[in-house]
This record gives sequence, structure tokens and C-alpha cells, in this order.
Amino acid sequence: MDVAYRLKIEAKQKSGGSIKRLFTPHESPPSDHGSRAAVPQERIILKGVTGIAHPGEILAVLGPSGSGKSTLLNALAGRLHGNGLTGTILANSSKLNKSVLRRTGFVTQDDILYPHLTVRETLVFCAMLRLPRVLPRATKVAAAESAIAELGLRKCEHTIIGNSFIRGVSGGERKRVSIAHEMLVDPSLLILDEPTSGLDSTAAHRLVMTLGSLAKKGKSVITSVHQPSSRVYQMFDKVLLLSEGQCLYFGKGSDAMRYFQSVGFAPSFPMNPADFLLDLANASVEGQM
Ligand SMILES: Nc1ncnc2c1ncn2[C@@H]1O[C@H](COP(=O)(O)OP(=O)(O)OP(=O)(O)O)[C@@H](O)[C@H]1O
Repeated sequence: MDVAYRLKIEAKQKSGGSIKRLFTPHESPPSDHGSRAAVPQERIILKGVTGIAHPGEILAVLGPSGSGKSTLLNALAGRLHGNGLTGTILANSSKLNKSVLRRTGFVTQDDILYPHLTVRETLVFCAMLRLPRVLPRATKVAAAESAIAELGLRKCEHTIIGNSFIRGVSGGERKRVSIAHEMLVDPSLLILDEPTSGLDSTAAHRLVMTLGSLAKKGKSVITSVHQPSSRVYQMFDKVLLLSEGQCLYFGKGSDAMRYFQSVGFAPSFPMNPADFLLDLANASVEGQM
């Protein structure tokens, strides 16, 4: 990938509005007494981000909030439309066409699941909808069964999903259901936006171990992670560190600290590499050169 993304934002400035008057009571109204024309602004969200993910690997996209992680993942999943997206995204040397996107699973930040269905019902229902119509019902049910086994959902398969009002499966189990949802179509590339957010450190570690085992089966896994613990970090094969839409580091996770040390940035005491990288991306580390 080699991606840039810029957005045109229509900033409508109505200076005569009653809410504005409420907050600026002494300000004199504009001479034309009307609204000014919309002022389009341009904002660069991603700039020259390059990288590659291979089958069998987990590529982690790290960066502070608002650094462009979700935007990058959406671009990789072919979900950014309009002409603001420039650059090249290739999958096995071909552009993101329909057949490539069919083999791409995308797990969004918010789980889109029916709260009243059980885990098993959710996955069987999804298999019925997403697998080719020509496949017999038994094959589709078998695909749901194997996703349940693969994601370790056997013990909660008859529990309802639930939501904030109805008690259901745990946060970690819900994430697993969302991943199983995507695994049903047997994707070659699995993209996940913050799959560990809201999980405790043990559940997050367990989830990333599951991603590792999916990668070992030959899938490429690209995931954004907000605040990985050190044991989660060491499971990442590659790391892409974003800061304000720009790539600060792309390479092996295990080489990141050495790289930053070589350019004059090293922590003053042993710390979780992920914490250090996020401090760097937030520009809260002083260089020693
Ligand atoms: N459609 C849009 N209109 C305006 N701004 C946008 C739009 N999409 C993204 N942005 C801005 O782009 C920046 C990057 O957003 P993005 O959601 O990719 O960040 P992120 O790193 O995933 O953040 P978080 O970790 O908080 O989810 C943010 O400042 C966001 O406000």
C-alpha cells in the first residue's frame, strides 16, 4: 500500500444564527445580515503511508487517537469512496476489485450484531446470508459450526449476544463473534479496527493469540490496537506507527525500539515498547541527539 487521503470539509458559517448570537451577544451582526457562502476546507488525513502485510503475519497499526488508523483500515478494505483517496493499494499485485474484496473480512470498531440472537443463531443466520446460494443448508451450518470451534465460542454458543440493556455474552466473546462472522467467508485478509478496546489485558491477550492462530493458517491480519500491553505487542510481526496521518515507523515490531534508539530516541527506563511508540507519536519524547 501507498496511501494518501484528503477530505474536503464544507464548513458552513452562519454568522447570524440564534445560537451564535446567544454566545456572542455583544457582537455586531454582519453587514449583509445573511449567511456567508460555505467555505470548503481541505484536511489531509493520511499522507504517504506505505507498508505491506504478508500471509501468516499480524500487522499492527498503532497511533494516538485521531492519527488516522481507522481511515487507513477503511482504505485497505475498499470502504473509502470519493476522489480524496490517492495512491495504490494492491492485494497479490491486483487492485481492490470485487473478487479481492470478497476475500477481505472487516471487523469494525462497533459490533453490528443482533442482541436477541444466540451466538449460534447469529453465525448460522450469517452463514445463510453470506455464503453462496448454491451451497446446501447443511454445508452452511457446518461453516457456522467450524467458526464457533475456531474462535473458541463453544461454551457460549447458546448464550444471547445482548447489549447494554440485556445481559449477554462477555465483551471478549462478542468480539470473537464479530471475528467469526467474518471468518465464515474464509477471508485471505482479515482487517480489524480496535478489536481489543474495552477488554481487560488477559482477554485482549487471548484475542490477539486467536488472531495469531488465524494468521498461522495463512491469513494476513491487519489490526489497529489502541494501547497494547507488552505481551500483546510482542505478538505483532510488523508494526506501522502513525502520527497525524504520517507513518513514523513501518517494520518488524521487534526492531522498533532499536530503530528509534539509533535515531536518538530511547526510553530512560525499561518500558512497554507500545507505550514508548505512542509517546513518540504524541511527540512527548525528547530526542537525545
Ligand atoms: N469524514 C470525515 N470528516 C471529517 N474528519 C474526518 C472524517 N473522517 C476522519 N476524519 C478525521 O480524521 C482523523 C483521523 O480519524 P480516524 O478515525 O482515522 O482516527 P483514529 O486513529 O482511528 O482514531 P481513534 O483511535 O480515536 O479511533 C480524525 O481527526 C478525524 O476527525
